[in-house]
Amino acid sequence: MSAHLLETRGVWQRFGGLVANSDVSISVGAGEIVGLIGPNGAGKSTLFNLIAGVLPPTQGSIWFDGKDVTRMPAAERCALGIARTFQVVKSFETMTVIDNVIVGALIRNDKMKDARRKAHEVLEFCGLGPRADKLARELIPSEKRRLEVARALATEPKLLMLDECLTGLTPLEAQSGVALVRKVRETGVTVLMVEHVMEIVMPLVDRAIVLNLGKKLVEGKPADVVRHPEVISAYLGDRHAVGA
Ligand SMILES: Nc1ncnc2c1ncn2[C@@H]1O[C@H](COP(=O)(O)OP(=O)(O)OP(=O)(O)O)[C@@H](O)[C@H]1O
Repeated sequence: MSAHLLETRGVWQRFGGLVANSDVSISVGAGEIVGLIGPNGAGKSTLFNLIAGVLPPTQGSIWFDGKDVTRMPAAERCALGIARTFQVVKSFETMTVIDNVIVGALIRNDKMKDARRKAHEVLEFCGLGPRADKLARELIPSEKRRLEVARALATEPKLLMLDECLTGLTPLEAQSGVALVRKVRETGVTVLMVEHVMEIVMPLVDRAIVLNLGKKLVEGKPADVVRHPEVISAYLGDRHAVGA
């Protein structure tokens, strides 16, 4: 295995004339929690989609667990150990909570009995055990976010990619979401998360990577990143940058 679990090397994504990702090289080490942050339209979701295999990059390559996955379909990447949640919750609303999670668990378990056992285990882990037999649509928004995480974890990933899973939650719900992400990492799963709410994400991550206008602006320890003049400028405008 390479030193990094995930690497993007000089990745570009163009949509017609619009450059959503411009020469983006990032790496995520096994066992890290890494935050991908940046203002609206910075290219975070696009990079997520490229890593998950929703679409291939216009240029550049993506490496996971020592393999070039640049042209690999999403389902194969999932089998290799990449799982993601979506910004807009994608659970099957008319299915039960447990059945939603079984869909993920079937990737590693041929027998329904084993998939069901795995799904129950993951639901307990995510604090949704008592909701197993409810319909997904009956869950409150914070539980739906947890269900997204449960569905992804049921695929037994090496890398869990969380797309704004803490956004829009009450402070208390966000805190328990943070605790869940920490618990996930304790099980040996690496986490790459896109998040808007800096106060929540910065204390949680080992490293933050900042995108702006499609380019990687800065990466480093959260405390250094938040003080970086270019980051302050990207979020708040030039007049707030140190020395401006
Ligand atoms: N499929 C697409 N076709 C055309 N343009 C796209 C497509 N997907 C994204 N874009 C554009 O690429 C740019 C980057 O978008 P992206 O969604 O990756 O940013 P983001 O950092 O995730 O933003 P947000 O925080 O608002 O979700 C934006 O200008 C967006 O309009």
